[in-house]
Amino acid sequence: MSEHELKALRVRIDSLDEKILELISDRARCAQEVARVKTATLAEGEQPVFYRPEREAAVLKRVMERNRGPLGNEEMARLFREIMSSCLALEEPLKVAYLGPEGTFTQAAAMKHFGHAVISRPMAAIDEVFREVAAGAVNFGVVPVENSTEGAVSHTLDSFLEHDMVICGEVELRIHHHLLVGENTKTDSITRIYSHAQSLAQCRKWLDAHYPNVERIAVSSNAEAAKRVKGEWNSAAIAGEMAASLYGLTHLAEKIEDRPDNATRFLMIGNQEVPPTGDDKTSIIVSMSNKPGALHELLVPFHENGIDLTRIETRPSRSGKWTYVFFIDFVGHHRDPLIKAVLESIRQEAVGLKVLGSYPKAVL
Ligand SMILES: O=C(O)C(=O)C[C@]1(C(=O)O)C=C[C@@H](O)C=C1
Repeated sequence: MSEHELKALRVRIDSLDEKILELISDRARCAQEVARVKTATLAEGEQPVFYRPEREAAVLKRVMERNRGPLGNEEMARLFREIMSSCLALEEPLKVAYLGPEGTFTQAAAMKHFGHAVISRPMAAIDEVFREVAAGAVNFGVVPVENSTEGAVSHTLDSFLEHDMVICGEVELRIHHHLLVGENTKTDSITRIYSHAQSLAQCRKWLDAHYPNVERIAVSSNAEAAKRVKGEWNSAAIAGEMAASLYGLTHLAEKIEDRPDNATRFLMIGNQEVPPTGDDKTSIIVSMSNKPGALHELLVPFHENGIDLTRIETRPSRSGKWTYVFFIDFVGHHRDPLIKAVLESIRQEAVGLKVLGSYPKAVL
């Protein structure tokens, strides 16, 4: 390519950037107007609701449907995710608590869902995220709920039994683990590998093959593992990209998870009910009396009405020995007439039924 051609293309890019800049600013001004309208039309004592997950899902879907490339749909939606995040911050900066410390996959999930223009607060434990939301110190919380290799995150499920929370969104994240070391690490003298217990489990076979005699030490998070390794010469950490760059670690081995499709699902929790979008999921907790056929009885209404169950998990109820509660996710919104009828028939048979929330299926 000649210098002349390159120069001409850059002139074109500059002119396009000017237009994009103007359009983004127009959009941001529109969001400010939206905020004004939302505030002006309130009834006495009503609080404005600035964050609208159902609208955000619709905006992102529309972008993906209309995209003609060359950028991929996910990439384009990611860019619009950030524009919308900044527009919302003009209306009201959202406060979001997540399972920290900084650099965890949960932080990455929070950014994927809300974008980067939020005030984010790392919490030391899942229960603290729930408590922070319940206390009104933040608008939303982000917690992991299930991993495709290791199954349910029981701390999260148990916290739902103790707190009244509304689930208002979900996000799925592909989880890639790397073996990381600090600049002072003697890579042939590694005697310890730190990581969260779930991550050690997700890399079990790789560790058996490559570091069979090295001690595996479970710590509170992958980011904590990365932090420890920074100051030691004989240890390594298993953690993700965010933790690696946050603590300036180098990759000794990449993508060491045993299953290439390793993914974790996260939930957004808050106090806000989300209206139907036509492509929603609902999460409920049900307790049944401890008698033969109880689970069958619970599942029949779903089957008879052709409702797609996406997950079912059992946990001890914590209110009696050998009694259980079922966490069930299914496709549909609790305001849909069919779902309403199904929930009503379950309510007749169940000891307890709690709708944790209906929310748009993950778009990104
Ligand atoms: O449509 C709205 O209600 C808005 O507030 C605008 C907007 C946007 O930027 O598109 C911003 C925040 C909401 O969460 C949803 C959408």
